[in-house]
Amino acid sequence: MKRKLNQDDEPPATDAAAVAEPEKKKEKKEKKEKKAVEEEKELSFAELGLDPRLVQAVAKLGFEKPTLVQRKAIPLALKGEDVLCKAKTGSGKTAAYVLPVLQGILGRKKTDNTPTTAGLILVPTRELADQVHKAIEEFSAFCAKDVTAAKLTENVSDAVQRSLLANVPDVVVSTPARAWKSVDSGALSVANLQYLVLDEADLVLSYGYDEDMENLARSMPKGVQTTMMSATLLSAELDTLKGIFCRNPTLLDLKEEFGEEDEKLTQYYVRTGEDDKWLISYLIFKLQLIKGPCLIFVADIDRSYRLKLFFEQFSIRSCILNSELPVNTRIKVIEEFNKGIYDIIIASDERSEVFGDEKEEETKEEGEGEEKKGKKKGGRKGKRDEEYGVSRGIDFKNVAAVVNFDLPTSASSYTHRIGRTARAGRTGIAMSFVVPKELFGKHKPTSIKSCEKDEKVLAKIVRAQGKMNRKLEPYNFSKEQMEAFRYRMNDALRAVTKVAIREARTRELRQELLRSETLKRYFEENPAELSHLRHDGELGHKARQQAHLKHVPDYLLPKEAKKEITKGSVGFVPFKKVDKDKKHRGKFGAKGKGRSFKVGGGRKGDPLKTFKVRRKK
Ligand SMILES: Nc1ncnc2c1ncn2[C@@H]1O[C@H](COP(=O)(O)OP(=O)(O)OP(=O)(O)O)[C@@H](O)[C@H]1O
Repeated sequence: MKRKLNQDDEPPATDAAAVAEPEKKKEKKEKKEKKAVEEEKELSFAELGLDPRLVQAVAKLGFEKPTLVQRKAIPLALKGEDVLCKAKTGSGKTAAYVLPVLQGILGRKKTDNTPTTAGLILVPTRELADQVHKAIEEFSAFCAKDVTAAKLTENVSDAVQRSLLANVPDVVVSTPARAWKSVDSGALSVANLQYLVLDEADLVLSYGYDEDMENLARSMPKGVQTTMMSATLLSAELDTLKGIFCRNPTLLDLKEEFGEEDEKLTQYYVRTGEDDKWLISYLIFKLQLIKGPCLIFVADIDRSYRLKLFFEQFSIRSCILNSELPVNTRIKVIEEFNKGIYDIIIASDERSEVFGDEKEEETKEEGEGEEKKGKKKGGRKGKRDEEYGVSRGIDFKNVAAVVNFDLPTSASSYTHRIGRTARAGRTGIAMSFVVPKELFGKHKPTSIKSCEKDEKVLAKIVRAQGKMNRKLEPYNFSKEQMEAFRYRMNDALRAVTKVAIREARTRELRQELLRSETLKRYFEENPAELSHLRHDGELGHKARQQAHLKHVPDYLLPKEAKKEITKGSVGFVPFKKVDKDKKHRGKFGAKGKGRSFKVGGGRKGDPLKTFKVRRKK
């Protein structure tokens, strides 16, 4: 009995040891895992197993180390696995899928030089096709004779496209519709395809390309290695895509790693009346409270012209991007913005316009599981470009801020819009105007239907961002200080009439026609038409120009802002603290240069603060 008792007494010691042992093991395992993660973070492009020529090319582009998605996706793709990857916007997905495709082609060419199209990259928009094609050229700069690429989305005739394909490019970049058209006509052969990539995979489906995709899938040989990328893949879309293309894909959901670089993106929302949006925008851009390249999103094309003309009243320069403009113009606008020629792009993100309500998408985001109905081509509005998209995939360089002048109608659209800033580890801000329910419809001239549910959409956005460890903070402008500028805003708004907007819209299109290479010959043969087009609308109704609005009189400037402007550090928005020396320099040392897109800085000189910015606790 005693012995038994002793035995009973002893167990605590044994228990403690038994508990300590797995604890230790767990600790050891965690340490090991942490070490592996740290080591993985230090991997170089060469260590991922890439061809030296590709490593040389990324080095030339200034990529020092692979990003998370590149570290994870490239080795899997090189092993020949299908990959389904969800990673945040601006995280470097393009290189993650292009480099393995190029590597595969280089590998094959060592033993087999038969001309064949081995890689097909499908993207939802022409702008994106252009960008991906450029990326391929850059990544293959040191093996250009071994890799040829063609894009099929240019505004060129079928004949030109046929001749492009007759050269049997190694890689083809295309929208699904164009790709299928070329396969169907026999111009493109996918019989020997080895690599298929779907970029912005969910959008590829929701743009109504599913039929084209199914057709393409049927024409391809079995066993094509498939990579799918997006920042917002939803489960139903994943299932559809898996069903169409993948054998047994490895799912890389890199969302848990969100937050690693997220403090670099600061998100604000401003509750504002419909007319105050215009007032605040005028203040922000005239006083250059946000400095650096900026993207402003509005709900529709008319509104983008309205805002542009409104800004012109104050001599604030901006340019327009929308689906109505010819694709070459759109590409030019993006290029010029990236070169620093424009600082403000006003984009109308017309996905909802083109396809109707985004409600289905919203429902799915809420996890209610409603199947998305296929949006067939017949359902699209004809006039505009179906292969257009601003908020998706386009790599606008160094965007300091994204302003949602009109809130998008879905949380996923918000994610993609704000993904145009704070890319590749840079800083950026997103500022969104939200019209509270009680203020909706209160200022008829500036009211717009899409903002009726702003508050509901905001709640969804907050939830969706929360899942990515991100948060939006409220930002309030001082009413009192804004009032001094109100009459100027009203003056400007009055000058921008509906007729002036229509005139601006047609003027822009007319200019494009005049510049059109395709019509050059026609105009040479019909000079009278050219003259008509040139002078048509010359006496039209341009927005009335009001000289007194071009400058902000001294007496209107708040003391601090006045100081900022005279200092030559105009309107810097130092939302974050940095040391004093860096205060007026761009992150990349752009002292004195116009494009200091650093948006971090000390609070002290914050001109927004001088407008008595109040952040709710
Ligand atoms: N390893 C790297 N080091 C430095 N910069 C990089 C690296 N990889 C990509 N970049 C740069 O980061 C930017 C964003 O890359 P990319 O366009 O591929 O992002 P993305 O994930 O496809 O974004 P989106 O979801 O918006 O399409 C580009 O300017 C690219 O040149």
